[in-house]
Amino acid sequence: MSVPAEVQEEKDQVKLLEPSRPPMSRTVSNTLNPGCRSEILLQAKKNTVLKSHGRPPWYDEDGKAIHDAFVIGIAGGSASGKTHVARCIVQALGSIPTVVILSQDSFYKKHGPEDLKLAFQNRYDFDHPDAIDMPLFAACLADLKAGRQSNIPIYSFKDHNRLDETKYLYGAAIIIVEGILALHDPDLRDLYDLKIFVQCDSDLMLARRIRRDVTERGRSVDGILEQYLRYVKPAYDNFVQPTSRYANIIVPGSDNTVAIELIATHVRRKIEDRSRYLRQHLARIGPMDLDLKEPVNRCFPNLTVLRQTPQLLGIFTILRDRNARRADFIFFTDRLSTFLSEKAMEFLPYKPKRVTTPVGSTYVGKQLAVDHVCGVSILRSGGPLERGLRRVIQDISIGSLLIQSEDSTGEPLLLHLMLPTCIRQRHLAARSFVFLLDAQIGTGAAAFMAIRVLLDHGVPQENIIFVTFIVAAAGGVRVLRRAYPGVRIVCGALDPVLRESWALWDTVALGQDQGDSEKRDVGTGTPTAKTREEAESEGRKVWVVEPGIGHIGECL
Ligand SMILES: Nc1ncnc2c1ncn2[C@@H]1O[C@H](COP(=O)(O)OP(=O)(O)O)[C@@H](O)[C@H]1O
Ligand SMILES: Nc1ccn([C@@H]2O[C@H](COP(=O)(O)O)[C@@H](O)[C@H]2O)c(=O)n1
Repeated sequence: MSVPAEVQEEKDQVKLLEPSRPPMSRTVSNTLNPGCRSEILLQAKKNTVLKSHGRPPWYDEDGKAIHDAFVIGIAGGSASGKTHVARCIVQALGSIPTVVILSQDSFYKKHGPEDLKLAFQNRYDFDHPDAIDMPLFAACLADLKAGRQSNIPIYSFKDHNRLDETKYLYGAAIIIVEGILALHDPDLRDLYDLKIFVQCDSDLMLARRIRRDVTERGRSVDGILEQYLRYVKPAYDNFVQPTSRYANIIVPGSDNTVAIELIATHVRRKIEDRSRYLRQHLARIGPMDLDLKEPVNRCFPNLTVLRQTPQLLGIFTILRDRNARRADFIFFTDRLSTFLSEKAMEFLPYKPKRVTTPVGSTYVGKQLAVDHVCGVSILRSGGPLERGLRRVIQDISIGSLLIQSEDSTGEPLLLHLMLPTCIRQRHLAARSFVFLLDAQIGTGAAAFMAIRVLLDHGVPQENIIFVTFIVAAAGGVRVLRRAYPGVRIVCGALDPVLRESWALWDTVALGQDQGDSEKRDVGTGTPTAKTREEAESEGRKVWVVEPGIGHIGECL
């Protein structure tokens, strides 16, 4: 699917795609530069993850990240058109993986009262390299390039200062860095895969700056000119222009459509080469290529299956019954999710605690010894497990990941991500325990991706407890074990079979096939009237766990 890049503004979430919604971008013709006929996205802002068709796997079969993000550095004078070039590149890329435009402005140093006073009098030099916190800039970029999250500062031009809050960024496959001094610092330069300098006429830059600073940055014309003559122009000559020698490409500050097209073609080719390589890697493993000789619970010491008591078997009998009443199904998934959460709690660390009882004696018991604990639900089928977790840990914060398989390749795609604060902040993530919730582990592809996301954020493997109703013993759980031996899995039952099947498109949702429940249920085992060829041509591949339980979503 081709969706134009579009900015997401949600504070606490990174939305990679809204699959069912048409693109909302408003576009405007570029009247200032008729040479650049591409339309720019009005909503495109800096320092936000841009919308895409979803993020395909960025790791190999061992769970190791295969590629860093592709980083483009764009330098040039103030108002030369750096941001414009960055946006045009995003636009020209068309259907792209996730992209972020990271601005140098975010990394202006935090100012004290003295500096602020000077800034408001236009007597603070914002164009000198010392005004930028280069080590922080390079550290944030290095994190993003390596696929880790970063919380970058937010800068206000009106206040001349950093705001207290930060912006959480994660998951960009392409990062475009822009700033007057983007090519100045050697540590930054080392991180770029492509370096661009936007060369623009000084008069044009000044004219653009006056107009922009008056309308967008709350400045007066006199103030702008004073600042320009005192700092901006000298700094351009001394620090900015000289960095053009590091650039791989010099792009004109106007009439730059051709240059942008050439850059976009280059980047597209690089990204395509990478995804081909990745697919070849991942194609080497599939659920059917696994060594099934050894029983899974013997080869997976971290897999805990609930004791198969008559009570538990009774619950499963209801959940496995295709004629189960909806109300019973909900009630018993709820009970099962509570059992599973109780079991999972046993794997958290506890420390001794001494209390005095009502009759005055001393009791040495236990208390939880964790700094942070949270849940992350793999949407949508992890939802039923949330209730059990909330019952066991009051007020637990539960985030979500939306992972769906791409129809044409069957590859999982990360579409949406909303993680609790303790995971978004790296220093907290390292001390957090996470209950990862999904209804079943079939091929393990969604679990694999979700675990990778948590590891990218710095959650240690040993602190991840995957809680699920059923695990396909013949499925991808073995791949999980090989890639992430430290992750613990707690499940209600091991089901022996994992079978390939074909699910039809959402014909019912489209209103074309009302009442045809057989076709709808292919993914969960109900027979279909379609032949395999028909289903293949109209539907998408799914993996069915057998004997399985009721409607817990299709398995990935
Ligand atoms: N190629 C271009 N054609 C027409 N206008 C442009 C072009 N590049 C930039 N501008 C305009 O100049 C102003 C400053 O551009 P911007 O990209 O924000 O500069 P920078 O990021 O280098 O400070 C904006 O109003 C933008 O629309
Ligand atoms: N408080 C500030 C901070 C920076 N500036 C000016 O911004 C220019 C860089 O931003 P561009 O988008 O133009 O690249 C730089 O020249 C600073 O003078 C400012 O005016 N106030």
